[in-house]
Amino acid sequence: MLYHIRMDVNLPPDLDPDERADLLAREKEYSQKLQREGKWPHLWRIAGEYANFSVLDVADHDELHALLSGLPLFPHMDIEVTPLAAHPSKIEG
Ligand SMILES: O=C(O)CC1=CCC(=O)O1
Repeated sequence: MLYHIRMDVNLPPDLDPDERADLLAREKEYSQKLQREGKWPHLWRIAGEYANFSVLDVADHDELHALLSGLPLFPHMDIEVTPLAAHPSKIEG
């Protein structure tokens, strides 16, 4: 199943710089593992915002929830999920 996700990152301004760097490094490692596994086929920066649009390809809502709640930045993000269904006008390819 495909899901369109918007993630807005809200890191505390007073976060310790080492803690911030560690969080971001772990987030990158986590998301790149899922990208390599084909579960995170799109990851786009929203221009001008500390936010991204992503498309995740997972089995069901439960896997989606597990994946999202495992994000190192999860406690610092607002996440909006839109489930995607097939469009009848879409051509193959
Ligand atoms: O910077 C972001 O948009 C948050 C994020 C999600 C996956 C990743 O590597 O960073």
